[in-house]
Amino acid sequence: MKVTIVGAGAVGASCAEYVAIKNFASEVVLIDIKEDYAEGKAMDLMQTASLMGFDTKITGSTNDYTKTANSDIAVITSGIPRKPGMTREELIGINADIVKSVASSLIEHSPNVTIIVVSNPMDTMTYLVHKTTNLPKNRIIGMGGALDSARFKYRISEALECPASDVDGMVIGGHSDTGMVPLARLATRNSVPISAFLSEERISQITEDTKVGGATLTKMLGTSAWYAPGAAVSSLVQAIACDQKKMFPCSALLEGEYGLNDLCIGVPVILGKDGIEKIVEIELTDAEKAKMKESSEGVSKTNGLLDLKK
Ligand SMILES: NC(=O)C1=CN([C@@H]2O[C@H](COP(=O)(O)OP(=O)(O)OC[C@H]3O[C@@H](n4cnc5c(N)ncnc54)[C@H](O)[C@@H]3O)[C@@H](O)[C@H]2O)C=CC1
Ligand SMILES: O=C([O-])CC(=O)C(=O)O
Repeated sequence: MKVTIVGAGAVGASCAEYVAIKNFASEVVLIDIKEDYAEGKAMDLMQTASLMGFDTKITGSTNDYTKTANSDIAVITSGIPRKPGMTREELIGINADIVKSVASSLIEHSPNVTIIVVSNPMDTMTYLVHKTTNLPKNRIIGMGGALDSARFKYRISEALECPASDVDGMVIGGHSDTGMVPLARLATRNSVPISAFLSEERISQITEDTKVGGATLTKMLGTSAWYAPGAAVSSLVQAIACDQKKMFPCSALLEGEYGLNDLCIGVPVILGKDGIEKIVEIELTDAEKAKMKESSEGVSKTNGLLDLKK
């Protein structure tokens, strides 16, 4: 199982580290445009192998896509992250060109690859990869909901003063400060709805904190987060590589599901060896449907800024 990660920056390297530590991939190739950067990150990570006990071989390359040939899975984290005060949508101008050219180089050398898009604005970058390549739609997946759901569970566990592993919950919708739809109604602690333990006000606070999870960390760190993003991507990579048939909210191209068309947005999907093997349609309340519609309008507006004729 060969995994390529484009962008050896904070998220790319964190993802490489978690993939290696989980020890399911034979090879991880890191690629970056900065001279020697990916090679350096790969060497540093390989020097943890004997300490952490993994056998995955990590190599780095400065923009040489022949090194990525025949990758099974590729992760795109190349591009710029936001700074405090910015929205993810503001990154579109620089990141769209980078994501488009990276996707094309990846597919040239790995025609059967499954691509996981991470660069922001992620739903729009995922849509861009759909529109500018001819990979089948199940092989293009946007990562956002897995991270947002992990943050949602963290906030719930904080409120309940319990381990996050006691908590289940999911965030669907666009991966943006205003577009996320945390499904508080369905969140549980060991199958018990969180409303049995928490007031409506506290749940609403959790929902708001979850939506601005990325912005909160960007303000604290001066750039956006990388540990949870890297871990979330590594979970998607593992689900595909190990054919786990696990359900994650991912940005998927919708063709009528949830009443939406011609956009990528976070919905529950089953991930296995064929990428997105199924889009799971769950029954939403009218209020949740309205939030999902509003979120989709935001994503479509950002998609409208793409120049797809270039
Ligand atoms: N979808 C999500 O949930 C998340 C998305 N992100 C996004 O991921 C992206 C990366 O974030 P970080 O790793 O923190 O940024 P970073 O700046 O640490 O790393 C980005 C790397 O991409 C490289 N790069 C730029 N153009 C390239 C090209 N054409 N080919 C190969 N490499 C190229 C840069 O040299 C840099 O090393 C950002 O757009 C950020 O907003 C970050 C966290 C979560
Ligand atoms: O907040 C950002 O810009 C990066 C990101 O998508 C996240 O951490 O959720």
